Amino acid sequence: MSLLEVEDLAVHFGGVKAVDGVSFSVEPGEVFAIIGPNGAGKSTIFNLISRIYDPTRGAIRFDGQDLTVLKSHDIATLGIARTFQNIELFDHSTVLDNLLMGRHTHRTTNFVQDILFLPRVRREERAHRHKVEEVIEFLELEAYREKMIAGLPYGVRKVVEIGRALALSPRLILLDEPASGLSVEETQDVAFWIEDMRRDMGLTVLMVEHDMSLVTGVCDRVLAVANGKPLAMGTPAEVQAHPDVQAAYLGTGAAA
Ligand SMILES: Nc1ncnc2c1ncn2[C@@H]1O[C@H](COP(=O)(O)OP(=O)(O)OP(=O)(O)O)[C@@H](O)[C@H]1O
Repeated sequence: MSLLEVEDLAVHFGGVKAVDGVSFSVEPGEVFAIIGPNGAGKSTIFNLISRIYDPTRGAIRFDGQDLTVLKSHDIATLGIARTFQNIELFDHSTVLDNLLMGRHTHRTTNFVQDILFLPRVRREERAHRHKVEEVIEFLELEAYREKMIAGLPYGVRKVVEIGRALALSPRLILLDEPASGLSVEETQDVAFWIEDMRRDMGLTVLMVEHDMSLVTGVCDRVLAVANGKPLAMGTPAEVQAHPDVQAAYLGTGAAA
């Protein structure tokens, strides 16, 4: 069974058909990308999956479960984590604290237990810190552990955002333009981490990305969209060579 199934998904904002009849499925362990020109509806698809928007029509299933009846915080509990195009971190907290906040859906203790710092709270706290330390090591963030987000270079903040999503121990990670604003070397690191997420963590990855070197390098399959509608789906090479995709990008050069 596919891990994520999206069927005839649509959302209309007044007269704007931001997403209009999009279907795709993502298999367990797959790295899948959605590409398309600016305004194509890519981030809106992410916002529909993470339940920020209600679809006008269509189905979204994760591991067979209907997501459209759930609230946005239930999505994280089910094992779906995401990053945002405009990094959303707590600027005046440290890297460590931001990653620990990523663990919030796994907290089982209540406020009173926390105040009393009962043995169960201490045990749980140790487990959360252990997971976060794993993420810090995985993303090579050791040097930044105690640094405030606000003072960090853009590239490092982007990595911390991936870390916060990984700290949730998800099964599916949604990466919204992980390479945007990064140097060639930083993009190369992101490619290695995506490979490792799949291989070492058994993660399934769905990403929106403009950088075709990253898409071609790490993705098994790609869906191209334009004006909210699906254009082509297949391997990165098949999709890039598709005449409708080339026409949609004409003038932008982005998929060439
Ligand atoms: N909340 C909203 N209300 C009204 N229109 C919206 C809303 N969200 C998105 N749209 C519109 O839907 C269309 C798709 O936007 P979306 O941000 O999904 O595109 P995108 O493919 O992610 O673009 P980019 O690559 O520039 O990030 C755009 O025309 C946008 O203006």
